Amino acid sequence: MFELKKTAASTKARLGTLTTDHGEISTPIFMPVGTLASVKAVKQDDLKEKIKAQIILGNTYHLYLRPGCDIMESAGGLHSFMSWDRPILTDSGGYQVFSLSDNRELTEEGAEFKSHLDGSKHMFTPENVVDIQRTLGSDIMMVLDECPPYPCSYEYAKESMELTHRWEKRGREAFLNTEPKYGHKQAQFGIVQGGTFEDLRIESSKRVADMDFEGIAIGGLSVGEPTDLMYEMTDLNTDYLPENKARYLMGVGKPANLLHCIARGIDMFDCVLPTRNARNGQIFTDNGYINISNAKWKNHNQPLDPAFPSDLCSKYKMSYIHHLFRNNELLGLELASLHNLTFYLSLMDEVKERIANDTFHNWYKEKAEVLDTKI
Ligand SMILES: Nc1nc2c(CCNCC3CCCC3)c3[nH]c(NCCc4ccccc4)nc3cc2c(=O)[nH]1
Repeated sequence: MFELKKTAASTKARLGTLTTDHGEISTPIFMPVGTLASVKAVKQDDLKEKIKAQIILGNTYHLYLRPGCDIMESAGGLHSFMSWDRPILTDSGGYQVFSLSDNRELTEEGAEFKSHLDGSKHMFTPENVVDIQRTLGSDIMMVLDECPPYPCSYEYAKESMELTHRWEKRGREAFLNTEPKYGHKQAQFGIVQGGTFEDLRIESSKRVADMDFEGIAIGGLSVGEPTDLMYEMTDLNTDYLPENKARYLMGVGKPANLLHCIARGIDMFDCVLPTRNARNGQIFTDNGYINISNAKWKNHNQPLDPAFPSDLCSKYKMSYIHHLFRNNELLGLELASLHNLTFYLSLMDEVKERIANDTFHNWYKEKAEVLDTKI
């Protein structure tokens, strides 16, 4: 599944390759989020040709509720349903139950919840989320886990982590006792929890590493904790995770966060930031980020960065993009979403080059500072 190609000289940054039946993924990688089987405002062809996305994310919680498993199955799974023939990773839905459904209950059996769409009652269990993801046909599926809130007490974090570990055992059993439905192999990633408590994080890393998943995700972070604490927990977790398994830091993050977490041994990231923030005008550039709706761009009759390979940057004046956003024109959303994802993926390309030629360690901290600057 994962082959480690190189570990950098003076950081824990790595180059690797994930192999799936829908193609190879070179890491470090950022994975665009396509919650409802669509990366919002971006066409599949542009994802492939312009952004060169190697893998995208789908969402078990949403797709299970609508259009539902029957339609997904009759469509031949998510790849066929959305005409995307490259890798797809789906989250298990546990996190979404807690972030979307305002009426849910955790039991040993699983997570009971009411649909945020029509209030109907449902339950995710470690076993049925495997079945749902078999039906979706994702190349990489996640186990059902609980992502504790931040802050939370040590006791809560410990209880929650132990429940997640019990669920992961059940989930792994269910995975090993079932087969793919559409002929292509599927992998299952475990998830490390433990809140922001060092001893729990170490214990969870060891427990999940022993369950022999195809890859390991670090969960429970990017939930409101201070950035330094997120970096500290990430650094700690990767010290206890096996080198030969891919590490996926869930829900991260800003461009600066990606650089710092790559230096701490992370291979895979996902975040709604580039697409969600694009829709309200936040544009990421090599020299920091701007908000194109800001009045200062109203008659700025220059392109943002003619050298950057996105239409937003090279083809249009900033005054025009500003105008599109001021009038809520759909073209603005499309251009900004496509640009931000192009930016994230090209940042990952530069990271790979620099890990390969050993210039990553002298570059990433300063670069992260610049990327975090509002222009
Ligand atoms: N199973 C699981 N998923 C988590 C997720 C969801 C990751 N994206 C899933 C995709 C699948 C489809 C949808 C998303 C997380 N996302 C975040 N932070 C996002 C914070 C954020 C929110 C909004 C904007 C920017 C940052 N922390 C997360 C922790 C966990 C976790 O422990 N377990």
